[in-house]
Amino acid sequence: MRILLTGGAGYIGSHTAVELVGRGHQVVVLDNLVNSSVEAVRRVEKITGAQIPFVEGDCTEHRVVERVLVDHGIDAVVHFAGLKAVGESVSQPLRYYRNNLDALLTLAETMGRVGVRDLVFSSSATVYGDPETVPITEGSALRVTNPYGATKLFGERILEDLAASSPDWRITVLRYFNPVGAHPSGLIGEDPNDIPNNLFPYISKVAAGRLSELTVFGDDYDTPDGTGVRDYLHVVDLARGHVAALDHLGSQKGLRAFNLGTGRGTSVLEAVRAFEQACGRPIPFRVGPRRDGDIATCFADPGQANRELGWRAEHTVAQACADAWRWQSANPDGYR
Ligand SMILES: NC(=O)c1ccc[n+]([C@@H]2O[C@H](COP(=O)([O-])OP(=O)(O)OC[C@H]3O[C@@H](n4cnc5c(N)ncnc54)[C@H](O)[C@@H]3O)[C@@H](O)[C@H]2O)c1
Ligand SMILES: O=c1ccn([C@@H]2O[C@H](COP(=O)(O)OP(=O)(O)O[C@H]3O[C@H](CO)[C@@H](O)[C@H](O)[C@H]3O)[C@@H](O)[C@H]2O)c(=O)[nH]1
Repeated sequence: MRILLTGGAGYIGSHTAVELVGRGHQVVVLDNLVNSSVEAVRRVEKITGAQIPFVEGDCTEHRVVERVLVDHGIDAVVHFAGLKAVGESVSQPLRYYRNNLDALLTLAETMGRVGVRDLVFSSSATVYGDPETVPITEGSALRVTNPYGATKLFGERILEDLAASSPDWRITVLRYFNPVGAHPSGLIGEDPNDIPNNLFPYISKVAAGRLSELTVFGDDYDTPDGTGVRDYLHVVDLARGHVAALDHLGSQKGLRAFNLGTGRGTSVLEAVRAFEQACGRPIPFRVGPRRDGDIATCFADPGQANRELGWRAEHTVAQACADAWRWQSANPDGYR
């Protein structure tokens, strides 16, 4: 298939491009580079030996999207493009709603007009908010606690209505848990612009001596060691989940949502220890107050993706730490 990856220069999109090319698909990347570098696409070419057409452009522009879909004879789209920082979405809600919803609406309208109706959408475990029970199944209640999460929940609702409007649409919503790690080549990985908000990129910078210490956001949660528990999923496993979702799309009717996670929870302190093992040096940390909006525990029941997509996460957190460290060590300034 010829697959358009919107946001394909980003962290998850670049890893997915590698896996799709490895499975014999052709990929085209559309990205406005607001949070990424074209160097990521060049590195994907280096890993795969394939040429990846790259279009610098915005998903909120009908003409741009239409030209890419038509000129490249696209069969299916994976829609990664979006802004993703929770804290920033609280201080800049309109920018988040405008970008994430406008991009989805423009993409879906244009796809409908030119007759491309197979779509995979990047959603997030954030749509479950603070879950009543874990592990979280796809049937768990949906509720959100910040504007970023709302853009994902509204995106899912828009796509449900679209799928219900015509049987021609085949749409898969993938709810990612916590993607971490990097490609084992060390050539591509997560490249946050600023001081990282997320745990793994922060630990990587501390390990590299770029930041002095980690602050553990609270050790008084109702968890085995008091620190927050999350479902950390190796980004290569996550990327393969997209390959599985696209393979499944042909036999699918309407919209389906799947959790992509490992089903295992890891605490902040366990993650710190695993990273110390991987990099062979101590990660200095101190315990600080809880971060606003954080929850104690979040991990997936990935059973539906295991059964229906034939997908399961294969890497351990230890492997994710080793790969993240290889990427960080070889690229201390990311793609810059
Ligand atoms: N990384 C996570 O923890 C996580 C978790 C759950 C869901 N997601 C979702 O997965 C998707 C990919 O995330 P990521 O971690 O790779 O983020 P990323 O920021 O690395 O990649 C997103 C890409 O989209 C591009 N982009 C943003 N707005 C655009 C627009 N209007 N037009 C064209 N390109 C645009 C950015 O330049 C970037 O390259 C996002 O939708 C994100 O919300 C990420
Ligand atoms: O400097 C830090 C950063 C994080 N944490 C803790 O580490 C855990 C993981 O935090 P983080 O990596 O920021 O992930 P989440 O808060 O779980 O949120 C991520 O994962 C969600 C589920 O996929 C997505 O919706 C969000 O966009 C994404 O930021 C939490 O317990 C945090 O309190 C720290 O203790 N110190």
